[in-house]
Amino acid sequence: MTGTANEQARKTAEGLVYATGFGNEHSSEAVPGALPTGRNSPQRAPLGLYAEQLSGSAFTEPRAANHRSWLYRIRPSAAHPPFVRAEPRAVRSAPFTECAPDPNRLRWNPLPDPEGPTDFLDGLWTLGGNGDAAQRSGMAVHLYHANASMERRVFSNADGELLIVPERGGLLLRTELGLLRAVPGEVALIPRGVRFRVELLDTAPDGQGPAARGYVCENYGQPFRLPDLGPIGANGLANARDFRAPVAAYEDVEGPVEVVNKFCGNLWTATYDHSPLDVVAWHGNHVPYVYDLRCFNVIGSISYDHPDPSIFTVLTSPSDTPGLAGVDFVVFAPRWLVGEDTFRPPYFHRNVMTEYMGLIEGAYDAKAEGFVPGGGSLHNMMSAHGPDRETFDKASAAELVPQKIDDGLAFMFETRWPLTLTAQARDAGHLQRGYDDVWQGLQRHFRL
Ligand SMILES: O=C(O)Cc1cc(O)ccc1O
Ligand SMILES: [Fe+2]
Repeated sequence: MTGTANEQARKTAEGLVYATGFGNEHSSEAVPGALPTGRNSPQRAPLGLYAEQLSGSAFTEPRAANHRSWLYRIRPSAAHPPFVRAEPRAVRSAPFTECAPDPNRLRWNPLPDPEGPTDFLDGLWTLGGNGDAAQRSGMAVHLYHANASMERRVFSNADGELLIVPERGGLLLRTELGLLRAVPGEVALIPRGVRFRVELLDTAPDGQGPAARGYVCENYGQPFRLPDLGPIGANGLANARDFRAPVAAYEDVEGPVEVVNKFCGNLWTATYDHSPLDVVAWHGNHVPYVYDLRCFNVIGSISYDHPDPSIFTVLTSPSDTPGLAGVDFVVFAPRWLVGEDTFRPPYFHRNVMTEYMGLIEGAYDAKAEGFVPGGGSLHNMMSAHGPDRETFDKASAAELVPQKIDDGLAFMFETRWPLTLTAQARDAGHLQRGYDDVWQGLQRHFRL
């Protein structure tokens, strides 16, 4: 394996340079003059590069929904050998047919540490999902645990975009469009079809090599976008300028590199004779992002009542029905609670939408115990849930002084369709038995 890389591509996570803004038309060149001017596909692209368009939407989708980037690369992506089927390990895709959809409230502890050297791809573990990858609808919830960087292999997902939510350990994402660093508290969004390699940044607390753990929302549907703000106005929630896109960075590497491609639910593999992360310049809006959840501008009630959590939507994947998301990514970020005569934690509820929740750090205000960082809960369509007994008792008696909630960072993947588990999630040793008990002992207080 031989090769070179430009300065940005040689970087580790320190000192990375980014372009800013969500949905922008960015352009970047790692070598001056690599990006053609005035046209996308000149007769001969500069520096002997190949021009290639990568689209994430149909050519004819409305401008606001149109996603594509032009890549100027050392070899065209078309120059590759055939793909053959690969062992999926713990990755599953929609349609999810192994289990009957389960109306029970379910909760899991974190994934156990991986056994043996495991990179991000080998450590992907699917909890469940809905829709159909081949129909480009629905979503899947995956978790990952890894103790090794991907080496000489890259991943590309034809089935949808990947929203990566690190909970433990930082990640360096080397993508076709450049480098992103994502640490716990930040999220990374890899668009459909963009090839990338995941390297681990942090060492496990016990010094046993690097370690990383987190969550992935795979969105088969329309690409995530910022939600409309309606009466909130022109600013607020996740501000577009806080999203960071990479700048061009390429590796000019000859030698075997495995490309793993998830296509209609199956993994396929091919060994290229060069690295496909060889894009020297690009322009477009089909780009990866990183976003720090602590930049989220939290808006809430300053009078009474607990607003619905849609007010915490970071990104939404719309469907054909206005307001009905294929999946929303929602964050419960530090905020003040000031509601008067109000039960302040999340209320008891049954929703038509399905809620998978995870915890990045600390605690969540609806659950006193048992919902732990790296773990997750599933409240499927119409399942009754809300504060646990301890939280209800405490919040019903609390003195309603202004209160800062800043001891945790939780999130939710909220989806329009019920979520069906994989067999491994249903049978997992880390599934908590007796989750229902958190709502036992809620006393009857009714009196005439
Ligand atoms: O179930 C949950 O904890 C998520 C949630 C939070 C909230 O503030 C209101 C409704 C809701 O589903
Ligand atoms: Fe809920």
